[in-house]
Amino acid sequence: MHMTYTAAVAGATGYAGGELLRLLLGHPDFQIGALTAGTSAGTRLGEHQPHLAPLADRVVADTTPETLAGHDVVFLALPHGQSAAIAEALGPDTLIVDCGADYRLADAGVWEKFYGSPHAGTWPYGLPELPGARAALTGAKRVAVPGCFPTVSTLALAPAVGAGLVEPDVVVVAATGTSGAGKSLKPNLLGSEIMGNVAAYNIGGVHRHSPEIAQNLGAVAGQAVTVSFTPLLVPMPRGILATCTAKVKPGVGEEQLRDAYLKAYGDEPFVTVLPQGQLPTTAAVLGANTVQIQVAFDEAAGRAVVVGAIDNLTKGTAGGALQCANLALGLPEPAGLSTVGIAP
Ligand SMILES: NC(=O)C1=CN([C@@H]2O[C@H](COP(=O)(O)OP(=O)(O)OC[C@H]3O[C@@H](n4cnc5c(N)ncnc54)[C@H](OP(=O)(O)O)[C@@H]3O)[C@@H](O)[C@H]2O)C=CC1
Ligand SMILES: CC(=O)N[C@@H](CCC(=O)OP(=O)(O)O)C(=O)O
Repeated sequence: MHMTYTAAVAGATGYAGGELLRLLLGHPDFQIGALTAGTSAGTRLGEHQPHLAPLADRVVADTTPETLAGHDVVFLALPHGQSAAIAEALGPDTLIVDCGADYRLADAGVWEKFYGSPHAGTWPYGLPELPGARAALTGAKRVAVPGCFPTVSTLALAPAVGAGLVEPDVVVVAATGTSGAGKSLKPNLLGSEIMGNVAAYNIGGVHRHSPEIAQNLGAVAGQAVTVSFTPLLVPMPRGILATCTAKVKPGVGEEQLRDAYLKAYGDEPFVTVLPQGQLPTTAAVLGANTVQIQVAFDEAAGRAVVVGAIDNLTKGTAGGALQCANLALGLPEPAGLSTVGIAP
């Protein structure tokens, strides 16, 4: 008999919630239950997510344990800091997949330094492509979905770092579309500020995703990895293009690097190491749960150069969340997830 799971989405009016719902509408094993938000409660979802026609007339509820109770899966797409109270109230038997940051970091001191609030705890980290992650996610009842920059940066660097081909000291410069910042209006995201402009932000190692990337790569390397991360804001709604580099160890060249990537990702449904000469683009992964990767060796600089592209809302948030929910529930990992982008 075909089993259908009920899924609630908290933060249904936001960007991450909207992408979750788009994907859930195409998933064969989920029925969409409660849709909740904050100040939008009481309004129709169609006012906030005009692209989700089948749900247009659904009324958004308040985000409370009562409205979220009784579902098999609760996806949280809320601002940071709200997950703990909900998780406690829902109890241990509900699968909770948190798109926010609350449970991503293992080190409470690092959390407090970067987020300025008490550490809620640590849940299984939702990046199935990392060594050992699938086992931890299979049957899990709690999942911390990675940040969007950490998803692409970690996957771009993990094979080189994990195989010990590069020094444990990496540089990531990543351009992101504006939807990464969420729907709320911010001065640097006003149309006239963002159009026709590219700007760096959070420079100097202060971005909250720096320690998350370092945590992931440190686990892969089995030693501390230093990460210098600089984000750039570019005038497009979605997508991240990350350029990641690290000095190679003596004797390492293009062939070894490429082999490590093909070995790590050859069987991965959602990570594509592109043929030589082809470069990742954000357009090619738009709406897809795909990470595109290209790796090269800069001989003069002695550095591995890895370029990765994702859609921040798909593999970078909602697609990654659904991939983990599939694993947690014992469904086929790729169910409801596409590798087909939208181009041009
Ligand atoms: N955008 C991205 O690329 C990524 C986002 N994430 C994470 O996903 C989460 C959601 O982000 P995003 O969708 O971008 O944010 P948005 O600002 O677009 O949406 C936030 C959602 O949360 C709701 N909300 C806000 N405050 C409250 C509250 N006090 N109580 C209940 N609901 C509330 C909003 O409802 P209302 O309409 O009522 O305001 C809205 O539905 C964040 O934790 C973010 O860090 C993770 C990775 C990438
Ligand atoms: C453009 C933009 O502002 N992007 C966000 C991406 C963060 C994100 O969405 O991830 P979290 O879940 O960790 O908040 C930023 O740089 O903070």
